[in-house]
Amino acid sequence: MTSSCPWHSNPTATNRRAMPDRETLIALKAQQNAFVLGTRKSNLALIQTGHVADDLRDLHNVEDENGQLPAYPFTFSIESMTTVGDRNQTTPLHLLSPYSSTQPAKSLWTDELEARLIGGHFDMLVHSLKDVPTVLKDGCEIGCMAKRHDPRDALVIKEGLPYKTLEDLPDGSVVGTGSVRRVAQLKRAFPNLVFEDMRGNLNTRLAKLDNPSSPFAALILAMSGLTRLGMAHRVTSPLSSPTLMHAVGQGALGIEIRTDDIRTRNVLRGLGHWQTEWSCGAERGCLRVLEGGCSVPVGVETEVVELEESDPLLQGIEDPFRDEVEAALTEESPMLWFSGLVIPPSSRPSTPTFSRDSLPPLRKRVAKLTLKGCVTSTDGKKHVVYTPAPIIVRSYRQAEKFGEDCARKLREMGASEILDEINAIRKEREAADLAKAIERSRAAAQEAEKVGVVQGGAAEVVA
Ligand SMILES: NCc1[nH]cc(CCC(=O)O)c1CC(=O)O
Repeated sequence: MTSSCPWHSNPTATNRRAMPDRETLIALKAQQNAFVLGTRKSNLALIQTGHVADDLRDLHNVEDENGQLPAYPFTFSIESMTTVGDRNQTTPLHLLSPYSSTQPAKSLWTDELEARLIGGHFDMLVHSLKDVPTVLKDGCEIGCMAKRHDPRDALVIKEGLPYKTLEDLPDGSVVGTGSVRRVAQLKRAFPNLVFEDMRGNLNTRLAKLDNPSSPFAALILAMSGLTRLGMAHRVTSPLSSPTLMHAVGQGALGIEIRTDDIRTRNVLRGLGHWQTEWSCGAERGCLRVLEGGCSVPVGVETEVVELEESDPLLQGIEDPFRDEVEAALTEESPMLWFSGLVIPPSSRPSTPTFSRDSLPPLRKRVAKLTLKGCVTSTDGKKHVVYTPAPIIVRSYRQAEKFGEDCARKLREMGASEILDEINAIRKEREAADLAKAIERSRAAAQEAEKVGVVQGGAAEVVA
């Protein structure tokens, strides 16, 4: 990995002197216009982070009127690290992220990265938004979300099989996917098919699928991941409601920063895509109210369409937040609160800084927001869908609030019952798994003792 910081690229330097403390590290990088982007060590994560770094370079290192690049260009280097989720590719995800009512769910992919973000080693983290918990660690926030790709799931058929859709698959066909949400919704729509867990990175999964001796006839994967890895040609059919609603945040990237890091906040201005931010804000608001500490089978579909304040269409759409007065934006406001309001800078957006006297230029936006959400029981038997009428929103916060309201409505409609059941089953299963693990380690210890005895005996004979 290349890096502009000497102690990142020179391993012996780390041995000779102590790691600089957080403040020194941050100050040194600031002096050098250097930013370190952190991400997971998977193909997909590295490709995504590469795109973000390229976009940031394009945005900031622009030529002046004389065709000259800035004398001190910004550097955006990438460093990847293996996370708990990556290290363990075999354990089903629900066992890797045990039930907890206090810890945010699904932080498998982000915990270790966040620790190094807070510590000043990374300046921003590039995540698949889908993998980012809806509650972030104190001191961290999503600085922006990059433009979303196709958020849908997709069907991939085993090489050589003639099928195109789930409807085509013969009864009893085995379909691989690692996600509770996909299994729950698909079991409901296709009780004749068998859904089995499959983990591993995308390439491994495709190889397992295509292996003639594997039982799998098909896989369900995210369209965006396949596209980013150049595998879009493997998609035989995209899936959407009513068959399968996609995961919250699927297809979008979330860039996480330190809340107090004005330098990185500024450098991200102009990178976010406000329609993506408002859509995903609504989806994440909905999930946050539904999950309460564990990952749950929630599907969504969202659309944000910008309208003019004078658009006659506006009259026919519900406008629940019309009279709401929002708290003023300050330099401490979360970055996403500026989403859609901030006019994207035309060039060198990093030069002006946020200060109490000079907030970035703001513009009012009006958009039609459509959100549809569902919660499905693990066996697919109970399924609650809420499809409210579209509403008018004028900020990220309003979109988020609408998502939260939809979640409350879903809970009233029966989602709470489904979620309580899932939590109860999860706790039971974890207790059983724990008991099994204890039994296994006891058996292994006994086995080791036996081997030890035999070896000891043999050694005596030799002696
Ligand atoms: N948890 C796995 C994961 N996290 C992000 C993606 C890619 C899809 C995306 O960008 O949202 C995938 C793979 C998949 O679900 O098929």
